[in-house]
Amino acid sequence: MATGHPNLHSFASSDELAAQLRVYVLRNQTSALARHGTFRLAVSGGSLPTVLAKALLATSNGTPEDTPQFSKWHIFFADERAVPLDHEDSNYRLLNDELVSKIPAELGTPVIHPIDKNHIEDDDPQELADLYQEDLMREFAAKDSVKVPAFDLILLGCGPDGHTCSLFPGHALLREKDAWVAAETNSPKPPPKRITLTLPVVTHAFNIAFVATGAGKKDILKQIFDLEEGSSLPSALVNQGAGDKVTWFTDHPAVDGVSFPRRGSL
Ligand SMILES: O=C1O[C@H](COP(=O)(O)O)[C@@H](O)[C@H](O)[C@H]1O
Repeated sequence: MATGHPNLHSFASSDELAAQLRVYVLRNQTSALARHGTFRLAVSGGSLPTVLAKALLATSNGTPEDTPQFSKWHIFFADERAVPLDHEDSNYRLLNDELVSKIPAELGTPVIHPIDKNHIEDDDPQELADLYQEDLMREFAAKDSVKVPAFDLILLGCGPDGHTCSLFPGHALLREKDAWVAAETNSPKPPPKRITLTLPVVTHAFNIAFVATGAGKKDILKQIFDLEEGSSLPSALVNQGAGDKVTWFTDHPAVDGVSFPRRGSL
């Protein structure tokens, strides 16, 4: 059961947002390393990898709290498109191009867990979802005997229709209770075949952050934070399911008209 309300922050510039996202991610790194010696996070595609790269590739002030220890990171995908990893629609490729390939050698190399279509023979996203669930079971269940994996952090985007991961408004996948990873075969946003973490996995994470910027997100953020109107939108369901474990990183144009943003730092 969720407690508290999500935290909604709005920043005056992309530089400020990136600086605060860095503080937030590295705070989560510190807690995760203290808990179990690794930092297990899941990331989305879309606009997120570019912002994340800006946050994490900035120069460190040299303190342990401000230094990404990438060799202890396990990076998973919140969702993926059923395309080869080198395809222009691949979230893996996007993250690699924006962030992973640019990490300086002295900061170490993260372990990446791709949702890898190259390992299946036909075009069946369910097979891909099953394979990824097995990967998660190896990583989480074997070590921690858990029924639902607890990522240390999940970084999400929010589409202009309120979708997050590849969980779209009104789709049956929003009611999935058992599977950790699911297949979407009819996404309203191309490409149609996708793989996604399910809501119970997303809301079970230690912490969850959304990054949503620009005036194009303003109408949907108004709905998401207006509980009556937006209550069944996928991003709103994350808010409802995870409460104060959720932090939104937005800019001023995205929250114009939203009633309770906190300005500035965390
Ligand atoms: O299709 C997708 O879109 C969402 C939102 O993208 P954004 O560009 O509006 O931030 C993204 O979070 C998801 O990973 C991706 O597959």
